[in-house]
Amino acid sequence: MLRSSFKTLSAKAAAQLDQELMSTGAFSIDQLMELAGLSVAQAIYKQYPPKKSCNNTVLVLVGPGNNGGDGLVAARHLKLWGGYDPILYYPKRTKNQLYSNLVTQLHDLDVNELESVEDVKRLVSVPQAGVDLIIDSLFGFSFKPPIRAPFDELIRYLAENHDKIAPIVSVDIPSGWDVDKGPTDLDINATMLVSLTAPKPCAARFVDSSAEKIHYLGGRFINPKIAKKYDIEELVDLYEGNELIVKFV
Ligand SMILES: NC(=O)C1=CN([C@@H]2O[C@H](COP(=O)(O)OP(=O)(O)OC[C@H]3O[C@@H](n4cnc5c(N)ncnc54)[C@H](O)[C@@H]3O)[C@@H](O)[C@H]2O)[C@@H](O)CC1
Ligand SMILES: [K+]
Repeated sequence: MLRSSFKTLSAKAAAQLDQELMSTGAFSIDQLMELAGLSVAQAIYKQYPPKKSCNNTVLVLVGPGNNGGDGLVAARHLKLWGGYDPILYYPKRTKNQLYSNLVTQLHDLDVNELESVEDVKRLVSVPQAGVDLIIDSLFGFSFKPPIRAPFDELIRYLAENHDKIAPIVSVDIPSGWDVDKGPTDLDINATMLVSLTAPKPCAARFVDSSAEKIHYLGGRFINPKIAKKYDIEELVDLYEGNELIVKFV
């Protein structure tokens, strides 16, 4: 599949598909999130395998919705597989059993949390010893710009310091971008994007912005009927064998 020619799902279609999976499709959100987060962790392992020369500290920026949940799941798998040392920044907790369960699972694995955006700034700015990779699981297909507090300061910091900090892997959408239109004036400059189910229109802007951008597809849970209905059969067909991810090259 050519890296810049792929089917996309608009923000509206992605939300509709998500609802359909969880209503007539009879999936639970826990199931979908587990598969989505697992594919994010697999894409990270494939692209950034743990190195012997560093701690492989992965800062996981967790947003208030399901995109944040994907990041929590990915953090658990990376920690369980060994080699990575995830640390969370989760400033706006969703009061819901699903999220508190995901956090408990991470605490049981001794995954620590940062308390404030100042802590984030301090950690990411330490050369070598700080953070080796950042997972941006702040916002996904339900984000509508402009960005509001408390995330505005964080996104602005990432945008203004992208050349000094570790590579950013964005889950589904580069946070701060308009899902359908692409970059806004606050661009965190992600290096890698893991699109879930199908790339959103902004993914085309992402890969077109530089030949260096890395793009994966994950979230392998779409049955042929739904794929046909949403005209994404060619994406579903890209997965090989038992793979949960595909890299666009
Ligand atoms: N079908 C799929 O592909 C699946 C997608 N999942 C994930 O779910 C995501 C979508 O999750 P949600 O619909 O919960 O939404 P998001 O996680 O995209 O974000 C919604 C949250 O962001 C807040 N928000 C929106 N605009 C904001 C702004 N301008 N400033 C500050 N806060 C803002 C909202 O108040 C809400 O709390 C996807 O992108 C994907 O990562 C998976 O978890 C499950 C299956
Ligand atoms: K994101």
